[in-house]
Amino acid sequence: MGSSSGARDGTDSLASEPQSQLQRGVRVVGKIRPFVDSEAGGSSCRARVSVTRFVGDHALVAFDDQQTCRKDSYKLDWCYEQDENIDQIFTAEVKPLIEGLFRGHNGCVIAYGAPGSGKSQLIQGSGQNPGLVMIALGEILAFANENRGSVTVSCYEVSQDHIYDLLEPKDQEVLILEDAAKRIQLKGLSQIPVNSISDFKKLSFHGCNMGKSWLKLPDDRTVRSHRGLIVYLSSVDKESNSSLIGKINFVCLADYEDIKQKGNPRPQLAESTKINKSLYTLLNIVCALNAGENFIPFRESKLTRLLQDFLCKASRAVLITCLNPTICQDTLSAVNLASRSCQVANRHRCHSAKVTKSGSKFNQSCSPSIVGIPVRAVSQKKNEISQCASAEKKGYGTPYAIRRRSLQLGSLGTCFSEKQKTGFPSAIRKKKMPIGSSPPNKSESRKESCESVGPNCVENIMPTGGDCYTNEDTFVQDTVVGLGCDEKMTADPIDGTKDEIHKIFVNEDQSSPPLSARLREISNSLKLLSTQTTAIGSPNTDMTSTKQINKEKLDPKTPEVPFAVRLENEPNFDYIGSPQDIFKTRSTGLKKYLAQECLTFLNSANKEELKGLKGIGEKRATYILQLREESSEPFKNMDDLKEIGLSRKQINAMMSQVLGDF
Ligand SMILES: Nc1ncnc2c1ncn2[C@@H]1O[C@H](COP(=O)(O)OP(=O)(O)OP(=O)(O)O)[C@@H](O)[C@H]1O
Repeated sequence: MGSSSGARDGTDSLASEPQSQLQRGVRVVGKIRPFVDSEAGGSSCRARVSVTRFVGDHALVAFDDQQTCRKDSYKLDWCYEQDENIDQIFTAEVKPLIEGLFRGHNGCVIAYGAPGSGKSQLIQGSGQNPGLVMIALGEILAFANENRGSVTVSCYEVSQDHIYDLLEPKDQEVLILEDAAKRIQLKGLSQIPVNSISDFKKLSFHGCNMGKSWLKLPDDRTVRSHRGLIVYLSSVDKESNSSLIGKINFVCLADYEDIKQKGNPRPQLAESTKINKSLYTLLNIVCALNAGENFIPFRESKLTRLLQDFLCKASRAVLITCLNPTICQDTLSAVNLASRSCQVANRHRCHSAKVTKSGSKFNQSCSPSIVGIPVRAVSQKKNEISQCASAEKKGYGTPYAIRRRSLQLGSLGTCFSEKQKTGFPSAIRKKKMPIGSSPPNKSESRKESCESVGPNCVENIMPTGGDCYTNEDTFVQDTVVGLGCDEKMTADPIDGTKDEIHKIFVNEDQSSPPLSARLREISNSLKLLSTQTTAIGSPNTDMTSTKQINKEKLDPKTPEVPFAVRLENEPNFDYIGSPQDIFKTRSTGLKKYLAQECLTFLNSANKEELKGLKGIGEKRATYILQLREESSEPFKNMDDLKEIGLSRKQINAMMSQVLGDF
């Protein structure tokens, strides 16, 4: 196996968009771990990982499984390759945070990834290879010495949603309190003064391997946990002579394990579920921060509450997704989740929103569509989940809704798979795009992305019906290059119809409005569609003739007017027939779409929203949330709803409730 770097940056790899340019949000980058001895035969491995980088914009991490011919690409804000060392990551990602610390700002460095992906190595390092903490601490101590500052450190563990002090362990867990200024105070977490690196090395970390590694658990400990080290810097601002206090948190998250893939025995399954729940919550918050949302649900887990001060607006943070160089489901799932929360995805989303507001009608339809994540069928694990549910009831914690809406619905597609080409609305099917021509300016960066990616990106990127989202870039490119966009659509007599169809099939509001709002929009589109459909083929269409044809449509004796409707690359709408035929066909598509929307809603709504639906009460809503803790998308088709005891009649009632009257 070879980890090939298809870098297109043509420059030093660290020429990524620097942290200093990012005023808020969390930067999400990747780091591919080098091969270890046990992977010595790596070059013959069936899976290949490659990175394609676009300076100042983003990176695409592609996993190419030669055995299954599966290709998946994930977009991140940046990605560091196997041969790039921790010093380089420090310089590009962490140093700007440290500089903020010197000015009294907070910072956060989070390592996240699958088992064995290199998280500990990155944060803590080993032997001759210091990790990010050591390098950062060296700089902070040097600054403190020069500026009459002082440095203290705390070390904590978040296990099963409880926080423990690792430096001065106590019986009681650490409490999270909020002071009058709304700052988080960690009551019970000790702060130990550190004057030098050797002071730090002498610290004893409780419950950690050999008393030295504060990240590695002793072999006899099976419960996984998140661990973090906070470095506090108190200094005096030379100009104002005021005291400054900044802190930086280095967090090593527990391994992300794709529990669907594992035949875990129940205790481990429950533990993994809890860990994943807190990881989802954190990534959801990253996503919300990057999307610029006003409400950030920090309170949803202890981990995110603890990190609130480090992730809030005044702070700067980077999430480093550690990646195994060999393909494994855990790594794919981890990078998939990270990719959905990254800034580049949300930045494009904002761009899309701007286009929607200021651009042509057709541009409104250029937003990406969202497809669900493949998950185990509900039925497969129903019993297991029920058991977990009863365990929860017995006092192991009350299940609560994880707001994964942003992750599942809100972010723009960042993953592409060649394998899965079916089951996706044809309206967003891609066309081959011209390669090579460079965009004139940054504002066309989306166009640039596609053109630069070349065959790997353009031809291989296909929207999926499974675990991947489609990509805004390619779709915009498609429409711009392929259609000539605005002018063509304006001149096209069916432009309104096409526009509406795009609206219907394309999830244009990435912030995922409530289902009722979406359905209202669709029903409006339907009304419009029926009107416009009858107008097609009528060369001198005006209001009178439209009304006339509407009347004729209802009259069975009216002779059919043959006409062709061709919507580019949309087989569903590419036929010749009567308005009735067209309407019928479209209605079928809409029904499917409505069903999909309904499933999406059930896969993402919170408890109160769920209870707002007919047929879903407290118990069923709780059960749905439990299913969602097990799997990110438990409902893949309408039959899955039967698994939660809903009859066809109830499902229909539920859908008509949200659809309302026409
Ligand atoms: N940058 C690196 N250079 C050399 N070896 C590395 C690097 N990163 C990781 N490794 C090696 O990869 C292996 C796994 O790394 P590490 O233990 O840091 O992963 P992890 O994600 O913390 O694992 P886990 O949390 O599952 O214990 C180790 O043998 C480590 O030495």
